Amino acid sequence: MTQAPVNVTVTGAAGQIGYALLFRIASGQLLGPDTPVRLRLLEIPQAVKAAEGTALELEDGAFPLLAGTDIFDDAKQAFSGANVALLVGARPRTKGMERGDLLEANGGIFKPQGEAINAGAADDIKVLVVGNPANTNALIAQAHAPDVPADRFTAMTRLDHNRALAQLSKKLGVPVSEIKKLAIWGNHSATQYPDIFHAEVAGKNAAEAVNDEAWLSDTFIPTVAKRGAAIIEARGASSAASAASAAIDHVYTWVNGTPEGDWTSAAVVSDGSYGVPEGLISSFPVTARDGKYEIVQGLEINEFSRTRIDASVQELIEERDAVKKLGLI
Ligand SMILES: NC(=O)c1ccc[n+]([C@@H]2O[C@H](COP(=O)([O-])OP(=O)(O)OC[C@H]3O[C@@H](n4cnc5c(N)ncnc54)[C@H](O)[C@@H]3O)[C@@H](O)[C@H]2O)c1
Ligand SMILES: O=C(O)C[C@H](O)C(=O)O
Repeated sequence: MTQAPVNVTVTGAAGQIGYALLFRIASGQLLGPDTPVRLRLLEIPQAVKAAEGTALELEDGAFPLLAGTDIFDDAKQAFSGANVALLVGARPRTKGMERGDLLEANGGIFKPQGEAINAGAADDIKVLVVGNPANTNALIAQAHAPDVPADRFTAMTRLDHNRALAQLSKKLGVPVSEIKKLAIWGNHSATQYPDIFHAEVAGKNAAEAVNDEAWLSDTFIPTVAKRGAAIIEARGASSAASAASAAIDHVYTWVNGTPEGDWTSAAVVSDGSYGVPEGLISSFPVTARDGKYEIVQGLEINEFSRTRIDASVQELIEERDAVKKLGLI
């Protein structure tokens, strides 16, 4: 190890995604093969023992890049000195819970975590929120970290992006590596809009290559947008390994950049681009350069896309207004 370890804080570390994520971070896939990491795991007190079990297994992995694992049940300690924070732990919706109850319960998690990041994270902190409702949880955390630049708070739509790549690859019979410039817009929810109008497949426009608007509206968009629910239905639990993989992709790209001639998708703080109200954390096509995500500018948005982007952004506005009413932002 030639450099000091990067502190990576992971919340919900004893959960399903945590179990799939931690070993990949320890093996160097989050930040690259030359960057040592120190894991700082945050769990609720009842799950600390399970997190300790995972820490024993991490030790048994003898990962050359893993400088150590510490476990906390206190957010202030867990985020102290954090360079990267993966906010995975969240309150899932349970039977009889209204949307407002869910937002309120998550406010109780993401408000103190935002405060803890504000109080003690490293100056270069990068935050990815995975726990649902991810965009609005990120907004809550960001609102309570006034000293941290707002653009350091992001939410995950990379899983949706990867799902869209996979569906398009199957439809056109081309490897995913040949598909560029796909985009997910809006909320990480069933209203999200996977957009292929600017995508390129082996250098050709993807929408033209598909040439099937019925497939686009009746198969592709709903398959991608409802994939989370399909996985819950099939495995009796929400996606975990694919979600962990997307979280790795999101942070790796943020730190190491997007390849020339391509972009990816991430929910980032809107600067008002494409009519998305400033300050909302919404998914956009983004590039990453020098450790910063930037919204791709100047894309022409056709009527088909406009309606769908607006619908998803409207849902984000409603979530923002609901948490405002609850006094969470
Ligand atoms: N954005 C996405 O694409 C995406 C994809 C899949 C899942 N998710 C979401 O990710 C979240 C985690 O999923 P999972 O399958 O790992 O759930 P899980 O229930 O298996 O694990 C969640 C863990 O979070 C912990 N936790 C709860 N409150 C906490 C707190 N205040 N501090 C620290 N830890 C806390 C729990 O003890 C639990 O161990 C869920 O909200 C899920 O809906 C998001
Ligand atoms: O947990 C969920 O509701 C679904 C999850 O966000 C997913 O996209 O797989």
